[in-house]
Amino acid sequence: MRVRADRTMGSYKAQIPHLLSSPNPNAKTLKTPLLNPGTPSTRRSLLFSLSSSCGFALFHGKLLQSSFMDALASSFDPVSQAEKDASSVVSRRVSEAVELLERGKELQAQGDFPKALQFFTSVVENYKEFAFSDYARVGRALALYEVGDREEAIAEMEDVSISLKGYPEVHAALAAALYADKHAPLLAENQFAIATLLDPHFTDLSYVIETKHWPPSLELAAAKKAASLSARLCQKVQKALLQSDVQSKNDKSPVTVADYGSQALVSFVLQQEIPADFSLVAEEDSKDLRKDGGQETVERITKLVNDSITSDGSYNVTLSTEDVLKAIDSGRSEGGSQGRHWVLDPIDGTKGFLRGDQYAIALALLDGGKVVLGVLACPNLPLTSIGATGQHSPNNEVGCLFFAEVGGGTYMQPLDGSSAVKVQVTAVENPEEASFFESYEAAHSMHDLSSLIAQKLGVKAPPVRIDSQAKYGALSRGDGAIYLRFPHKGYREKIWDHAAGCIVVTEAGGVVTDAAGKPLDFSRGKYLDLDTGIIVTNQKLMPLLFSAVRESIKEKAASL
Ligand SMILES: Nc1ncnc2c1ncn2[C@@H]1O[C@H](COP(=O)(O)OS(=O)(=O)O)[C@@H](OP(=O)(O)O)[C@H]1O
Ligand SMILES: [Mg+2]
Repeated sequence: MRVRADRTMGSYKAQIPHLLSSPNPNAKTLKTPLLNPGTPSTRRSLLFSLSSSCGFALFHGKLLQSSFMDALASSFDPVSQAEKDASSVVSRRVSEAVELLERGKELQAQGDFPKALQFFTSVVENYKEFAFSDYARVGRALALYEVGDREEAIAEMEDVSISLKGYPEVHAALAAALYADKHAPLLAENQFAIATLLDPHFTDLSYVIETKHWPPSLELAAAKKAASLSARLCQKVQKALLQSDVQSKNDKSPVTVADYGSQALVSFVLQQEIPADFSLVAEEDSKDLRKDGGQETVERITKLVNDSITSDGSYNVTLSTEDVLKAIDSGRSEGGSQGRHWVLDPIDGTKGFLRGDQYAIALALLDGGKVVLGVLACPNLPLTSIGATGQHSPNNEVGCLFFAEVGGGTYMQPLDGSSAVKVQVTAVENPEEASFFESYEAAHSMHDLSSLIAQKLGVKAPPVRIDSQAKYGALSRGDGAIYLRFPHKGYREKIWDHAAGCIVVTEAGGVVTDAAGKPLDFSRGKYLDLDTGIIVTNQKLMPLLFSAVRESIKEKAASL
């Protein structure tokens, strides 16, 4: 198990890969007959394997036209009509099953494991006669693992590893599951040895991560679950927002029971799903809640969190008020350049939340100071483009979940759990056609400086002002081309206000830098420590934007 010793077996909890990416060319040839043993292998399977679109055939060394072949076939056809009909039924069923299998693979690659599970299960249950239904069992086993049905997943993997000999991914997945869930390192070692024997690529860690997307999927599934549940909690609170929900922090910014509830819930879900080496850097702590008079609020938060846990149904626990306070306080980590740390803004854009506008639950994972995964739940963001004005038609459905893993692209999924789609930043190259986002609150970003930059670039559209990292999400799917953020002097940017948004945009093909052109550095603890601002756009526009920013900053400084 040398390969994973430094990452998966140490600080990493071993995880299960998206195993159903293309079969490995170096792996041994797999069981090839299309029909499962036991299925009558008659001329029907032979007929099935012949391509009906084949236009030419070799006859006595010469190519014969298909029309001649057809005539020849119709006069000497030894195959009865009944056999032909049976063959076309098989052919149709194979296409159906392959389509379902492909869809399952796609959904699995997108991290939509519950849906992937449905597709794989349908192939396993309804197409047993085909040998390739065994491959659907592999997908099913992995999806089961990802949705948390781990006992059954491992039983299925063990079964498939015997019936589907020569498939290295199954052995590798089983190794990870045996290690992480059964705490059986020796058995895990054996399974991993089989995987590497079948496919030596498995000894190469970068191949395992980049080609087999192993191991990050488990973290992504956990992060999506945590953010989606918190989004639901926040939506509930926003609907019934009462003045008494609003408290005051030392900095006078409003904090709601939803902020605390969201932080407690994310912290709880992550610790349940990925307990090993848990570290969380998050915005809130329980200091104010523990003060005199805080008890009633803590009880309301605890009820909210317990209601969310119950409605999800995966965890059979009820948290006490002390559990909730502890969950909130587990976000006190300082982050840094070593190890892995979750980074959370439980409600980014609190002011937007209180106004009934945009806000986001922003969750990211740092590994060695770099963002490797990000999830942005934006409960009020329309599913379709918010366009140049920030407006959308009132009938538009809202609630978006953006997610990205390093090297894996960015996806957007409705918060109701329907299928995800891959998103890309806009390809606009002409700044005149670009629109730009900035903070809603003038106190958070210098609107006059953005306006000067836009003028220099020739941007025609007015600024789109929305709260929170919903700006990064909207930009990642091409709603606008530029995001400008210039806090007033003295403000220190926090990592939780940018980590998730940053990877969501960069994985969608965008660029995020400070106004000096340097990438954001998430390795220094809670603060980003930049004094210049943050600029975001696509690769093509960045050079133009960068010079407009430099010139505008100089001009503004000179005019003071
Ligand atoms: N003075 C100042 N300058 C710059 N930024 C500040 C400032 N004060 C707060 N914040 C942070 O801004 C977060 C809100 O994000 P946005 O600025 O994008 O949203 S908004 O349009 O201002 O609502 C907001 O996030 P939340 O506190 O989570 O709401 C803050 O982290
Ligand atoms: Mg914030």
